[in-house]
Amino acid sequence: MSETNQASSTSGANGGSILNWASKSGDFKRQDSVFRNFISKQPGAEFPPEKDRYHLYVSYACPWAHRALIVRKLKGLEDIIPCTSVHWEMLDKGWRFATKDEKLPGDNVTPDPLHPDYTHLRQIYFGVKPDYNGRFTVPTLYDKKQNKIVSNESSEIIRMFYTAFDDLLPESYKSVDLFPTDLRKDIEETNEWTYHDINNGVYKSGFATSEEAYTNACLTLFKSLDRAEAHLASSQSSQRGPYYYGAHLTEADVRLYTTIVRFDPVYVQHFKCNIRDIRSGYPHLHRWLRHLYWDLPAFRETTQFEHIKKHYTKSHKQINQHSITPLGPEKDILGKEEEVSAVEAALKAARQ
Ligand SMILES: N[C@@H](CCC(=O)N[C@@H](CS)C(=O)NCC(=O)O)C(=O)O
Repeated sequence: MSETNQASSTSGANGGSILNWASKSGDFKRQDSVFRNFISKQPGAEFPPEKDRYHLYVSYACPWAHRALIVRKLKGLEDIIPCTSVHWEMLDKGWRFATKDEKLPGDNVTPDPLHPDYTHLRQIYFGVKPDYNGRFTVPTLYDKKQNKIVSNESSEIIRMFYTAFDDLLPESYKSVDLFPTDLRKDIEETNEWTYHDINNGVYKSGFATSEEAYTNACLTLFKSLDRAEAHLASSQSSQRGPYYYGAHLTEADVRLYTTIVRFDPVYVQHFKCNIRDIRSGYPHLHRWLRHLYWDLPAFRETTQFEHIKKHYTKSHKQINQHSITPLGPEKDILGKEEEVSAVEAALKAARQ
């Protein structure tokens, strides 16, 4: 297939429609990422750390890509690894690049600077591997020197960012350690259920095509949100906060944040995750979320609500046929000391 044909083909990789993600039983299945290489300082490594050699393709809408954007900023890698965000719209040909006339919020929402004739992300994948039959996902970490994709797995991309480029960084960024040795075991254990039940759990709830699959996913999701809330309640009450693991910002915060910040504006209604919302049902998660958003620029500046709301509601026609974006909630995120009126009233009553 020529690249132009590849960009215009409407069938997804592996033969089915690009929007068809559920299995026969109605359960949502996320495919494993295909490119799983690592940038490494080892002599002779295929992907050595070098300034301006790798390009990160993301979408501001996507929670998996959001992990990479946050860590890239926390580690001061913005000049070392340039980045392009696709447009929020993902239709039957997959993610597309913004045109030069489209002005969208957020840094680097532009046509592909490396391949100005490309219209869609899938062209990067086919340009690297013409017989590629996986999904065309963000984040994608691309090596422009070798025309190869290093990785399209966010959990591994962020771990590369933690240390691979440290020799090129000033001490202030080198010392940022999101995966400290003494917390590794705890973080891995938390990742396991946070990933399956929360990060991916919202998708399992939203893309289920049977009542049973939806009910199971949604109940599991809320059980795990309760668990995260209880964890934060104990760490915050013992004055160890404000992060998931006390005084130290870690990978656990990054991985939970990208789902929780999308929860009230999108997942509650679009993915039917509506047993409770964060702002009125989870006070400790709400406080933790707003601290990250309002006090840490790496979180706030990489959170682009217009991309988030429009992507989900206008791209998933199988869920929202007419692509109407709901107006609420009234604020995408509340101010640091602000509460919904019912919470405000309850707090006032408790103080009296
Ligand atoms: N396991 C991957 C998942 C990435 C992923 O599924 N990204 C979504 C956007 S939120 C995507 O690009 N989907 C396009 C598709 O599946 O066609 C990761 O964590 O990097």
